[in-house]
Amino acid sequence: MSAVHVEDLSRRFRGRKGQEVTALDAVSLRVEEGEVVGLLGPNGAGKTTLSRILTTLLLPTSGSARVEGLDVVREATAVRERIGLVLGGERGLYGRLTARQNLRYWGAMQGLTGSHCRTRADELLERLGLAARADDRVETYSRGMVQRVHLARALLRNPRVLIMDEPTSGMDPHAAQGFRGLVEELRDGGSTVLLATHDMQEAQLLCSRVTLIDHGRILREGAPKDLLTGLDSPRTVTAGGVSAVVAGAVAGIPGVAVEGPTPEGLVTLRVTGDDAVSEVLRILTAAGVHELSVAAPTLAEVYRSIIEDREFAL
Ligand SMILES: Nc1ncnc2c1ncn2[C@@H]1O[C@H](COP(=O)(O)OP(=O)(O)OP(=O)(O)O)[C@@H](O)[C@H]1O
Repeated sequence: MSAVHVEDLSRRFRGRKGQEVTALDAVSLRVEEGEVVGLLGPNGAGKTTLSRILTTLLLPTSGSARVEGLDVVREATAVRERIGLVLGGERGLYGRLTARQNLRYWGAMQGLTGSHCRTRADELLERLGLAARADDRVETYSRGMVQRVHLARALLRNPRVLIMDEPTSGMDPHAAQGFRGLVEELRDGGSTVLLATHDMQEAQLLCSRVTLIDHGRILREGAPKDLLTGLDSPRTVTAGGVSAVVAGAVAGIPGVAVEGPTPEGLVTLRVTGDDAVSEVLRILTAAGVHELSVAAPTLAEVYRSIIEDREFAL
């Protein structure tokens, strides 16, 4: 049994002008127990809609979704006990309450009672490094601290599955790194995580598999490294000490886009295809250029090329 099993799930909305908007279009995916899977897509791709359906906040139009084998529509109460939603940004917390008050409030809303609720809130404040500021209002917290309160809220009932919707959006890089460390700890402790993000680097760092989604449809899925090798995305060649004549010669090779040379002779080339890479390296080395590096495409580049291909296909 998969921790999350989504099959042919669709959700349509009525748009402002009465037109139909398809937020999810026959989406199927599985997340196995203990996996961290990334749901990657640009704004409006359908990530939040899927997160809301899985956490029983929204009904699907058709198809099914199960969490730990339980149907999110027919067994919604049992699903809620097993799943935690980690939101990003300002949604879902009371800024005028302290972290401790927020957690006790949300604990009570989730059915935790009396002393159990208080003890659980205290444990989480300690575990997530919030104890020293637990009695300050959340509105005085940094973005990274707010995010830890979000995570604490999601962990109140010790759920086995966590859905994270853009959890690091708006964080500075240091805070985002700290938050990712917490996700790694959860993963190492056996939690299952579906992480909706548009941050490719984050997905590459945390996820064993990623699913690319756009316009409500799954475009591709696989391990980040397989997505990187499965496509003919451009590689980046940087070279120093390149004359304008040599830069002009490599620019003439099909599949090569050139930036530069800068006044210092630095060029950056985006090269698509193995043959083009070999030809570029041959010309540059023959011209005596030795300051050379070739970088594989990043997940961000792969993602961009998939999304662009799709735009052209539409
Ligand atoms: N309540 C709603 N009423 C009408 N349309 C909606 C509603 N909720 C979402 N949509 C539309 O469904 C599509 C998918 O939205 P969704 O919020 O799931 O995307 P997302 O991938 O989470 O994007 P973002 O990163 O911007 O939150 C968008 O076109 C959006 O405008």
